[in-house]
Amino acid sequence: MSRPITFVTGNANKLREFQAIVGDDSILNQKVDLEEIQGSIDEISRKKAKAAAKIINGPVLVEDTCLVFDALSKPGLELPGPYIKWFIDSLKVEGVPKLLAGFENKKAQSVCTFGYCEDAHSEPILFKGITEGTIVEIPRNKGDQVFGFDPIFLPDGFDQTFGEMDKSLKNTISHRYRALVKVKDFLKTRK
Ligand SMILES: O=c1nc[nH]c2c1ncn2[C@H]1C[C@H](O)[C@@H](COP(=O)(O)OP(=O)(O)OP(=O)(O)O)O1
Ligand SMILES: [Mg+2]
Repeated sequence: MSRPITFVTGNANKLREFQAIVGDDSILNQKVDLEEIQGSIDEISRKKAKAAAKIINGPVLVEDTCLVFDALSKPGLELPGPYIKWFIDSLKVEGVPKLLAGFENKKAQSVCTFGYCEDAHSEPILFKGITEGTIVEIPRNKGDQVFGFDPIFLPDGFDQTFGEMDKSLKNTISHRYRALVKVKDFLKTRK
């Protein structure tokens, strides 16, 4: 039997979606606000996974979610990208679409990167999931439980934002779902 894995996140919404998608109750959870160095999307996830493995002293999963606006990005420089958390913090979600006010191109990608790390001395393994969409000018959400940028992200092929659609639908098309398909395959090989 391999050592149990701990999913380390300070975000209760992430944990809820993780559990709904993975449905594996052998995976533990610990709420730790990890120090997040900045850098490229992959670099952040690698460092986050190593930091978590050091604290937990055992196998960990961490996750980092980025929101990339085509109009603001170029290859290797994704914006707001990993900084989306701080833009939401500062502008509130309704202020974020204003970043694109001067641009016709409203295309965006939600990018989820899981990092698995066996222990503080191992190289982390990354699993990525991307959902393509556009940013709507006015937030649209069902109810008053708001998760991050869900109210402004309209996934391609749908007429509801992530915030409007049923969680059960979001969890079959989201960045997190797509990354977790790869994580689940990996976990099968580990058992
Ligand atoms: O499915 C999502 N739908 C909408 N918004 C989302 C989603 N997933 C993360 N988010 C938000 C939360 C945070 O404002 C930022 C990611 O920042 P990020 O560092 O990955 O998350 P966090 O600091 O809240 O939790 P953690 O302790 O796992 O780092 O995007
Ligand atoms: Mg974080």
